[in-house]
Amino acid sequence: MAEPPVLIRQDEVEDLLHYKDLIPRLEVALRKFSKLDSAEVIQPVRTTVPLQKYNGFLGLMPAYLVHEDILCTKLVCFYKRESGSTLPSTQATVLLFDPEYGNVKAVMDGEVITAKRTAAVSAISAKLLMPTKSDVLTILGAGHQALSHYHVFTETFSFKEVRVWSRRKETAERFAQSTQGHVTVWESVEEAVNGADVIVTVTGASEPVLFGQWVKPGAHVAAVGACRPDWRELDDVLMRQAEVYVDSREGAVAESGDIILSGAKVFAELGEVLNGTRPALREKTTVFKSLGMGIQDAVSAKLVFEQWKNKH
Ligand SMILES: NC(=O)C1=CN([C@@H]2O[C@H](COP(=O)(O)OP(=O)(O)OC[C@H]3O[C@@H](n4cnc5c(N)ncnc54)[C@H](O)[C@@H]3O)[C@@H](O)[C@H]2O)C=CC1
Ligand SMILES: O=C([O-])C1=[NH+]CCC1
Repeated sequence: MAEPPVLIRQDEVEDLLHYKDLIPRLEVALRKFSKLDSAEVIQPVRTTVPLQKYNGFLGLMPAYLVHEDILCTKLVCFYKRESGSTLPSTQATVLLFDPEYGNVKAVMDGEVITAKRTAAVSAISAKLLMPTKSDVLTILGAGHQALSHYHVFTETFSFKEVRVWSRRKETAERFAQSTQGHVTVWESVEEAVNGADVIVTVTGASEPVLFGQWVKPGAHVAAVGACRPDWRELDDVLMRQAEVYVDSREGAVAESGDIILSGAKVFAELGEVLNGTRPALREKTTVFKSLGMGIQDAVSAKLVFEQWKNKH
């Protein structure tokens, strides 16, 4: 009989999962996913179950990486919350399986995995697509993803200025106080993004908050929120003037309101850029539309489990 699964708590995942280990593994997984022969990576577009009564969704995100023999699924609930709500907007659990026997080896917190792997993939997009000289980073939104993006972007790059905007100024102020480095708080999106080289959108918005007319030509936008076909963070002008990169084309055309409703064309997957089969148009205005992928959770879970076993 198989051993019962181990339970890995949120604080343990926080201690075990580091960007320096995670980023190279995510790059390998994205490369494999975007190879034309994708038998190595099996990842259906996530299944979403609407929770209409609660303005949310349950997402099921299975993935199997054949060569690494990683079988995993994340179960994630995400919600559209009213301003001032104290309820969480994302809750997640990750299950790591033994692919041969079929049992669950580990049940682990999925919130830290979601926060860190999403931010790490945005950092990969910025490494490939942001202007060579990037001094100003603006973060729109001040929640969990804002913080993980702040950490990985400031660890990985050397911005001279970091700005934050949130729909409630107090939240942006709290965010700025919680960070180690200096972050300036802005009251309007237009001012916050004026002259920014890199803009990260990590809001719960379902209508555009970032408009193309405000974005400096050549800037890079990592767009992380708006993960439903009828939700938006970016307006049509920005979507049509930018070269649009995605994590998964299949996911993007099924789930991204910014892409579907603007009619913007997807230029490339990040994995295609990493593989050298599509160019990184760094000199142009670029949008990386992130939706999140099961393979990103799978490589993160494997990493957490390996580190956990080393300690036990
Ligand atoms: N692409 C991906 O892989 C992932 C995307 N997400 C998405 O990222 C976004 C942020 O997630 P978290 O930081 O975990 O959420 P959070 O609830 O911790 O923070 C959300 C932030 O957005 C702001 N906000 C909420 N509604 C807004 C609106 N209508 N207009 C402007 N600002 C608004 C909030 O004030 C807060 O600052 C969500 O849309 C979530 O669904 C989350 C996980 C993974
Ligand atoms: O990939 C992910 O975990 C999510 N994408 C949108 C909400 C949660």
